[in-house]
Amino acid sequence: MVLCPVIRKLVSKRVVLASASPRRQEILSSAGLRFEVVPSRFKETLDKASFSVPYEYAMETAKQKALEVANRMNVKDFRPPDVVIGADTIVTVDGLILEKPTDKQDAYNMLSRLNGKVHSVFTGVTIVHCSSKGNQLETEVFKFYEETKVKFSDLSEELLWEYIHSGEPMDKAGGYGIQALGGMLVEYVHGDFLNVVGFPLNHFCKKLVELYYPPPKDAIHHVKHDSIPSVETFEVLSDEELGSSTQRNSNVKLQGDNAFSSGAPGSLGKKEIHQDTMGEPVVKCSGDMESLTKFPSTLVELLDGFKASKAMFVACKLKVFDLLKGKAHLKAKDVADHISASVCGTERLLDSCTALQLLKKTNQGYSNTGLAEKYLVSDSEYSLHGYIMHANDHVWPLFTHLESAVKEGTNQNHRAFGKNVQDLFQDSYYHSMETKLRFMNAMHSIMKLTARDVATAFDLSRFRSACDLGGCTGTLAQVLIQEYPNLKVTVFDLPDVIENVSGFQPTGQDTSRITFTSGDFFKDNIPEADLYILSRVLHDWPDDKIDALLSKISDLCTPGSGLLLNEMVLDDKNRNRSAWLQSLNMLVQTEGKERSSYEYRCLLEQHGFRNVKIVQTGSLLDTILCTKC
Ligand SMILES: Cc1cn([C@H]2C[C@H](O)[C@@H](COP(=O)(O)OP(=O)(O)OP(=O)(O)O)O2)c(=O)[nH]c1=O
Repeated sequence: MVLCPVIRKLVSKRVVLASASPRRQEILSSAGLRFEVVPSRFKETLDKASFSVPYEYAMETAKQKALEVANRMNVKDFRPPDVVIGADTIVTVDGLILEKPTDKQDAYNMLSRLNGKVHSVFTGVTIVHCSSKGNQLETEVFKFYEETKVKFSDLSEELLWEYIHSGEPMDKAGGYGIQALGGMLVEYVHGDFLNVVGFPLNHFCKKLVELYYPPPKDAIHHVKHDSIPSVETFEVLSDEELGSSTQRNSNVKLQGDNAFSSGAPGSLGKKEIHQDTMGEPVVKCSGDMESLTKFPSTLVELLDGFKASKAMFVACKLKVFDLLKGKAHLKAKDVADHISASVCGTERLLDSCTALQLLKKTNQGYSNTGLAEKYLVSDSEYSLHGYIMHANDHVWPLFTHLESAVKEGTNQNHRAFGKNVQDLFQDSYYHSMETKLRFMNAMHSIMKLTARDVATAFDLSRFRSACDLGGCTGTLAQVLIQEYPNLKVTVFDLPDVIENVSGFQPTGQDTSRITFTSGDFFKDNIPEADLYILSRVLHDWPDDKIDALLSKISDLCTPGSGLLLNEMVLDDKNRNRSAWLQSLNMLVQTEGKERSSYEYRCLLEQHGFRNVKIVQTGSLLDTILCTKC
């Protein structure tokens, strides 16, 4: 349910929250917003003295957080998200800006300053609209802030220290969390409570209304200035998609006359009428989002999803992007000749790829977009060609049996490929040279894309030796030795893999700190190391095999040794679409599954690992680091 209907304006957009704050994620998802979380890497080190007022500092920090994410995503995906939201919360008292405490003493200093006094909490918020022209990021930035006053009771030293020892202050501005234990310190709050918790939802909704529904002046007389206007009203009045201005004007009249009667023509969904706290009538909508959406674009996108995937797969398989590599422009007929296909079929494929923004079409013919040039040309550095071929030849046939997989709860290799899979790798991926190389190419290309994020999600510099179990072509190892000059990495994988890795090694990079060792991690001895790495391994296997593998690794570890897991982590709110679809993927092709952060934490703790930390990288692999205790 979405109480503020303007939120649904964002339904068809790719929205990213550039924040690691669990509070912000919760506030926005409770409001019905669907978004991805990509924590910002912007270091909060702006010179506070250069801002004349504290909220300017919070707004600027929020802006920099959002822009960093927009830029990073534009570089990575060659296309930015539609909207990036950044926020920064600060506490001000006695002319000082307080952010998150660095340690317990710092928390004590902050809380002592707040003790018995009124202070202000400011949250600066930035909404960045992104687009790209020729891969250059273009942004439109909207900023605002909200202030809430909070009064602390007179608190004893003992109570302050007890609170500090609870651990709660450490990730919170001013060293307290009003929403939890810290609520006990507070005598009163003036203003928006959620602003203190990290996100001023009410002001945010008003801002969205301002941005997406600028009301014609003559139509807003019944809307209070400080309320979130009923956007159902504005939508009828001003939404371009609804048609001509004449129609809109007639609706203005109609809305003005009928604003408070239910079921007005042009309304969508069920309306109910109630009075807001100031006695103003407000029209609210009930019903789910899709029933309210004028055009079910989300559903249409899903209906078309498989056609779009297959169009890209086929264009890759026929090497269309290779043919157009390096600014080549070709007419449909020339492409058809090269790929030995019909002209009419080729033309339709090329036009569809143009609509999907994989190709550009001009009078000179078709050419690759930057996205295709970077990721779809088969020999480009970050090519996803291998992964796409795996998706086309292996995953696609399995997904045609999804219904059976759901009914039976088992993988569908027997239906898709006519054979039972006892050993996933030998029977499925490595049964011929062709399938083996296809699978290695797929793993290589996906690792190329994610290795840097995975290698830098945590500081791994304390480790001297790492063993990447199932490390395939050594792509992660190559990035790890670049990032950590004192690290040596052993890549451990099946003999079938190790004997074919040479074709995947980089030229001109010193790889002397990487060793390839062949073996089966279930049956053979595993090399000793300070840090063990498992990337996309655990999700392949049933629980008993995972237990056997983790026990084996745990026995080899000494206290302080690390285990780095790289997997897609399922989130409670089902927002991470790729991870949930990957979960279906594991159902149709393996005996394994994807897991939530809670499930990983339990699994690792059962095997003697502690201090489990999880980073959602925003790319196709999340990463989990834990330590053997
Ligand atoms: C005062 C107060 C702050 N906070 C939190 C809100 C913010 O998460 C945090 C302030 O730090 P921020 O730097 O604003 O945010 P963050 O580091 O948590 O996340 P990111 O930078 O990735 O966006 O303090 C509370 O949860 N409760 C409170 O009562």
